[in-house]
Amino acid sequence: MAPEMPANAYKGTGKVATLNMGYSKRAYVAFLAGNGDYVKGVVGLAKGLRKVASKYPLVVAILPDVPIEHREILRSQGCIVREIEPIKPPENQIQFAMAYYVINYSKLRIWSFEEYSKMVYLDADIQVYENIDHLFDAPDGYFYAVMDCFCEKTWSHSPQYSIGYCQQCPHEKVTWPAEMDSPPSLYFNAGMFVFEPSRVTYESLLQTLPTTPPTPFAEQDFLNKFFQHVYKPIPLVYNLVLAMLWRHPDNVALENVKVVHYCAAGSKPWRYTGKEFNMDREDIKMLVTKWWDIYNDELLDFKAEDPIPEGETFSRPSINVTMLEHKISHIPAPSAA
Ligand SMILES: O=c1ccn([C@@H]2O[C@H](COP(=O)(O)OP(=O)(O)O)[C@@H](O)[C@H]2O)c(=O)[nH]1
Ligand SMILES: OC[C@H]1O[C@H](O[C@@H]2[C@@H](O)[C@H](O)[C@@H](O)[C@H](O)[C@@H]2O)[C@H](O)[C@@H](O)[C@H]1O
Ligand SMILES: [Mn+2]
Repeated sequence: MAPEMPANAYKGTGKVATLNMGYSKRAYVAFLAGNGDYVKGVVGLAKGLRKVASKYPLVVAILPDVPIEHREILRSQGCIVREIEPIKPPENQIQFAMAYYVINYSKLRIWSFEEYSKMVYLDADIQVYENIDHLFDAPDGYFYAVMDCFCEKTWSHSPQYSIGYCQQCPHEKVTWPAEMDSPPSLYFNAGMFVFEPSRVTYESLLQTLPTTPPTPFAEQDFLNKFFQHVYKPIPLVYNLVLAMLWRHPDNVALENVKVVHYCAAGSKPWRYTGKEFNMDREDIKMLVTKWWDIYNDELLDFKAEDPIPEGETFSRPSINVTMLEHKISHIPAPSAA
């Protein structure tokens, strides 16, 4: 049975059924696993949200394998650090599009953060260049995310890739052939989404997972199936999947983009060499430089006078980003990617 949002998770009022504890807190939430360099992505994200004067804190859901040094660095940047238990996909022989995607099912734990009424999930390889706090005001009862693109080689396993169909241009390149039934439902990129934590939804996700055969895009495929009837596409300015720049340039007005997702191969700014395919493009070089400008800007570091994010009290260690360079250089290669 395809996984799907249970009907009772959203009551008639469009409100999500939660064990309401009288909170209506909002927060951004990121996910961090392993002892490698993705922590730089989360630090960059925390500083980027500060630069655009977001009024909500950044919660970071971390797996137990994130070292204490990284946890302290995140706390010193004003993040609310919350350890979660890993979630493993069902036993399977599947070849994930990227081997490390196996850890991404653990993202599902964020639905248990029910002291928050609304959250915006952001991958660690995302940067926010304009304030997007207004997304929290989107009507309850839906799952908001940006539509993905099927044109990269990572999609070569899919029927849409084999016929050259992409939802980003449903009537241009190739229209969906009648003999192949209906085209796939609209499919979102799970690097950024607006959602409502809820005990009912969380338990349904965890109950459905073991009976859902894993597929190449791991939790992203699972979430697309689960939320397919409450998914609402939002404009790509909220999650520019970099491949759009060369796959669907007509769909992209870079000057309007608010959120950039560095998911194309070779585009992670903290690992950028410029050697991979398309990584020598001027727009890619500009976006990587923009990411580093924020990451290296000490004026954007969390300071004592900054308001303490809701939800956690902690001592402010003196660690800052420059110490991260030192710390990372002594840490063995990442465990996950
Ligand atoms: O070693 C790793 C690999 C991945 N991630 C987390 O898993 C997310 C998804 O991985 P990635 O963004 O690399 O996937 P992509 O968007 O490139 O497909 C990352 O953004 C991180 O939040 C992590 O914490 N450590
Ligand atoms: O675990 C599956 C991942 O799937 C997604 O990334 C993919 C997807 O966007 C493809 O369409 C692209 O071709 C590819 O480059 C990119 O890596 C999410 O960004 C990530 O957060 C995570 O859910
Ligand atoms: Mn990503």
